[in-house]
Amino acid sequence: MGHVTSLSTGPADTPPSSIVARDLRLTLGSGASAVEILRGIDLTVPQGQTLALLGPSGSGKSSLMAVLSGLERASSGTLEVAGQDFAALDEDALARARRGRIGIVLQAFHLLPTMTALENVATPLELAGMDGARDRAEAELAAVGLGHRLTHYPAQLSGGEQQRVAIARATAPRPVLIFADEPTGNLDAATGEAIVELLFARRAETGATLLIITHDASLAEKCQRVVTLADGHIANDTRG
Ligand SMILES: Nc1ncnc2c1ncn2[C@@H]1O[C@H](COP(=O)(O)OP(=O)(O)OP(=O)(O)O)[C@@H](O)[C@H]1O
Repeated sequence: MGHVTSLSTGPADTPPSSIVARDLRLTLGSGASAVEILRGIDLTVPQGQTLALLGPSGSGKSSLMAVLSGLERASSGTLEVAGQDFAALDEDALARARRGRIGIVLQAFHLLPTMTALENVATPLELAGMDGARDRAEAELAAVGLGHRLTHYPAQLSGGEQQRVAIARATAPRPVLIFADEPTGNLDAATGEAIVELLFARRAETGATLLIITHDASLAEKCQRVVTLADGHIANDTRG
C-alpha cells in the first residue's frame, strides 16, 4: 500500500499545520489590464494558532483570505488547508473539502434574511448531512447567548446579535479553521469588544485555528501572531 505523505505532517512533537501556502500568487484580469494582487505568499499556520492579518487598505488581506478559505483560486503556488491540497481540487471537490472544515465570519454578517436565527445556523449543518442539526444549532446559539432568540429573523436582531448568529453558524460544524474579516467593523466599540471575546472563547473551546483580518491594534494584540501585508506580500510576521 502506498504511503500517503502530507505537507502538514511534521515531526511527532510539532502540531500539524492547518495552512501551508507556498509562493501563492493571484492575478486578476489578463493582458494589459492584469493586476497582480498576491505576489508570492509563503505562510505556514499551525493548527490552533490565532493570527491577525493587518495591512493598509488594498494590500490584499481579503484576497488572501478568499484564497486560503477556498473561495477564490490562486493563479499559482501550492496551498494545503486542513490537510487538503486546495490547488489540486476541482470546484466540486473544493466545495466538499471546505464544508464543515472552514467557518467564515464577515463584517456584514451575511445572514439569510428569510430564515430565523435557528434556521441560519441549522441549514449549513443539514446541507453537510450532519445528524441532529437543529439540536446542534440550538446548543450553538445558546453558547453565544442567543438561546432566547431562536425564532427571530435577522431584521429583528441587533447588529451584535446578528454577529453572534454568524459566529454560531461558523462554529457549529466544529471547523478546524475560522476566518473572520473585520468582524467588529459594523459594531460599536462595546459590542465589538463583546463579539471579540465571544469569538476567542468559541475558538478556544473548539481548538480551531483563527485567522482574523483587522485594523484594530488591540484585537491584533490578542492574537498569538501578527502578519502584515503590504502590496500583496508579507511585509512583517511577528509572534506574540
Ligand atoms: N475583482 C477584482 N478585480 C481587480 N482588482 C481587484 C479585484 N478585487 C480586488 N482587487 C484589488 O486587489 C487589491 C487588494 O484588495 P483586497 O480587498 O484584498 O485588499 P484589502 O487589504 O483587504 O483591503 P481593505 O482593507 O480595504 O478591505 C486592491 O488593489 C483591489 O482594488
